[in-house]
Amino acid sequence: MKELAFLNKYIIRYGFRLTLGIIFMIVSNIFAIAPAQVVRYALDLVIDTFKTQELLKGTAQHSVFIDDFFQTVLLYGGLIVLMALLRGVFLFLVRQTIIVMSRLIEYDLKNDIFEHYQKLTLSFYRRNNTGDLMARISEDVSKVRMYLGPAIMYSINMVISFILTIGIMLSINPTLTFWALFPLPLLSISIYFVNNIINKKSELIQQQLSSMSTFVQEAFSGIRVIKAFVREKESLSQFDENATEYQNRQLELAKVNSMFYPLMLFLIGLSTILTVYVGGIEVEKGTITPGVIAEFIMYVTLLTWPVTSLGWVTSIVQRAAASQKRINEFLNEAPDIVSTSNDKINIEGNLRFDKVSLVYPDSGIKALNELSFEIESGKTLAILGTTGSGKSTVANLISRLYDPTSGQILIDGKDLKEYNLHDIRSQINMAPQDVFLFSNTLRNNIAFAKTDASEEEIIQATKDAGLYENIQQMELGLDTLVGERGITLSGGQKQRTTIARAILGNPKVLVLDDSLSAVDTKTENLILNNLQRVMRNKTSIIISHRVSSAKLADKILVLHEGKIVEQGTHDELIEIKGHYNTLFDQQSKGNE
Ligand SMILES: Nc1ncnc2c1ncn2[C@@H]1O[C@H](COP(=O)(O)OP(=O)(O)OP(=O)(O)O)[C@@H](O)[C@H]1O
Repeated sequence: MKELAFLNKYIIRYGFRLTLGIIFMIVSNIFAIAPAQVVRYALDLVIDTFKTQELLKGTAQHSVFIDDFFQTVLLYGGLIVLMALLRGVFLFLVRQTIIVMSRLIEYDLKNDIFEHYQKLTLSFYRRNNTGDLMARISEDVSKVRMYLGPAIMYSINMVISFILTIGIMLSINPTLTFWALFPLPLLSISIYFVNNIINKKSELIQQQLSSMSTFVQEAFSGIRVIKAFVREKESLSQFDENATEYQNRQLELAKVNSMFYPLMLFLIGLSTILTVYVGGIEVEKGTITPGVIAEFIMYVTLLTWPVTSLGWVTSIVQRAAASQKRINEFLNEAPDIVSTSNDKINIEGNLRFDKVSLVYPDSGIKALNELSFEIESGKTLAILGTTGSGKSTVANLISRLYDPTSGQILIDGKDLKEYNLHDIRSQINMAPQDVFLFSNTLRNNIAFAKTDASEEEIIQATKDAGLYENIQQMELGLDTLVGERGITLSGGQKQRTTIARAILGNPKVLVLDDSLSAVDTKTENLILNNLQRVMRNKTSIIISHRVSSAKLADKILVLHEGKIVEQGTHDELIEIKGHYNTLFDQQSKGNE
């Protein structure tokens, strides 16, 4: 339960709405209870009138008496209708205050969680899967909202209606009150248990639904593989299995639900029977009038929902506490990469790695081992190496997506950690190896690096990235929608879009992580030549498997198992006849 205390700050933020809601709730309860007393007066009046009119029959006063009676009954009827209307108005206001409060808190909470998620480092995202992250920000927040809205609203309603209704009932007749309320705790307890069963079954349904969604999502995004390997039938039968399981779980829930209402009606019926029976005895004794029985039946009906809600609210609160615990787990997770400074500094782009090692925290793999190199502003560094040699790791470290386990990365002679994180990242742009495009237009994907970029700037970036001609052939040009993760583009087009995006940001340091692997050598040369112009006086780092991408660089590093095994210019490396030379020979032959 202490987990829910986290939400108090939000409740305090909207305290005014809550207070108003409580006041509206009290008023609406008064309008709900008062008609019962009017019914008692009306019913007693009917019984008295019936007796008196028998005596007056045949006399002149009889018709006057009957007219008076009808007028009074009409007045009572009007009063009941008026009070019901007023009750409705105040119930509307209760929902407008308390339920709206819960929606506002839900909105704030989702924003806070999302903001926090974005601060967390990549290792957090590797440890937790997307489904889990999504579930906490959507389903768990929804469960918490049930506590903030309905649960708080019905709890307040329960307390107010218990105090008012039971207070009046006791003041009229304690014995009848005891018997009328006798079955109600039973109702509360049974609803608590039934509700728990319903919740468990609903959770199983939810799990099945999410496994179905995952399956469907994967089937759609992998549709090319499914079609190519003619696996449509297997895919359908797997879906059918999933759907059958989902159906069975839904049917089980329907069974429990169908027991729920009869049980409720039985216990309410029992209360009514007891009220009539004990009430009858009391009337006979002369302690109450017959109108009181009708009044008490109305009170029992009024108390039914608060009593039912007691069980329901208890299980909502339990579920909300469990959900809030899961939310808090992530909210308490502190980002390990943070800014230590707020200063905004324009960097030159001189970069130095000083005995940098990195052990990935989640896999324990030592990706870099005391790596040292230097590159001056305005120069191009190429990094080549076997797969898994640590090339992308260098890129991740330069963008400060990870911090080195030991050693230092210096930019213009100052430790990378001493810069403001957002400021330094905005001056270092990377085209990552795993290309990611948003399901948006090409224009918006490119302008992601600079949202206020002009049309000319975007077009220039596409020209520099060798993408312009492709775009011109598209019917909608820059307004072409690229589909989910850029599915409608070719591999090379996707890569060049990410290069255009990185260039548009006008970075001081540009890192292209294997971004030229899917383009032909002619386009590769065009892009490399353009980069020399665009990146004049700035630093370029080109990570590649291809010698052709590296040969123009001012300095080439060859990595193997996280260490530099060769470094120098193209000519120097050819000269020493090592790995680079072998690679050059192999790739030249391949091209021939
Ligand atoms: N985020 C990560 N978490 C844990 N281990 C990682 C992570 N990224 C890479 N590794 C591991 O670190 C090592 C270096 O990987 P890296 O991606 O830097 O190699 P690479 O040279 O870029 O390889 P490739 O040429 O195949 O892209 C590999 O053994 C890899 O398994």
